[in-house]
Amino acid sequence: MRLSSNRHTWPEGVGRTVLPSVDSTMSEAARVAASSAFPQWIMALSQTGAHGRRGRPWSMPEGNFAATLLMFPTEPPALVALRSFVASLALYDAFVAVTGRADPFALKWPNDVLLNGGKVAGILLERGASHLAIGIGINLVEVPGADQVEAGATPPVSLAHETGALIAPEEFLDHLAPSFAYWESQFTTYGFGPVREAWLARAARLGTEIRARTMRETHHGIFETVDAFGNLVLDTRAGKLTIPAAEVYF
Ligand SMILES: O=C(O)CCCC[C@@H]1SC[C@@H]2NC(=O)N[C@@H]21
Repeated sequence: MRLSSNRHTWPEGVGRTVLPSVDSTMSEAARVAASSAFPQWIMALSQTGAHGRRGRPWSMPEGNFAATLLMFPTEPPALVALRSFVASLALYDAFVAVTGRADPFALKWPNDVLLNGGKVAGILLERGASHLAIGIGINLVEVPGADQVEAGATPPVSLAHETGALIAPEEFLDHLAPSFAYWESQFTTYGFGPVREAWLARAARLGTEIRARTMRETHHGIFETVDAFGNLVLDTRAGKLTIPAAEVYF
């Protein structure tokens, strides 16, 4: 089995739209989904009302990457949610292809990509009645201002600043879409197993002490693994904890 994708051809049957400006590519995906049933990447060069996870605003300085993959998966909801791992691996491979380096990149549970320990990309999954929207924001050239970053959050970094790589968003999408198609085919053919293994091989802070903040409490423990359902498994003083959703702090 290949462990990473290196193809560079746009996936067959997947559409591509590049908008000069939009409120949010997530909102655009929801609008498009009402009258369409085929997968497509919706990219915007500027967003006026972008949002991140937990409804947080997502700032998008010019030159950064913003796109949403609109797709129509048919699996049960719990499996659909595992697409965040597919997207993380696709991002990782695209970064490696663009920079020629794997060592500075790592994946942070549940769905961020780190570069030299800082957050370079975030992923947001939203589901509609029949569609899944996978939103991806990447700090290609700029980072959000300090006032936009939550206290204690992983500090944002940009690809350009950390690696010197300068790439236009449209060109990055030409790497990302084939990478996503590769990991998507692994997922739909073999299930979560190979995706989980590949994700764990690239995981940040595996085996080390981390903090996971859920809606109700904060848990401290050793990041033991991600289970077969995508949950974070923490080894705490009180025993093993399986956490489906949380913010992780290092
Ligand atoms: O880390 C996060 O909180 C996820 C950030 C996701 C941001 C992207 S940018 C493209 C798409 N459009 C949005 O409004 N949000 C996502």
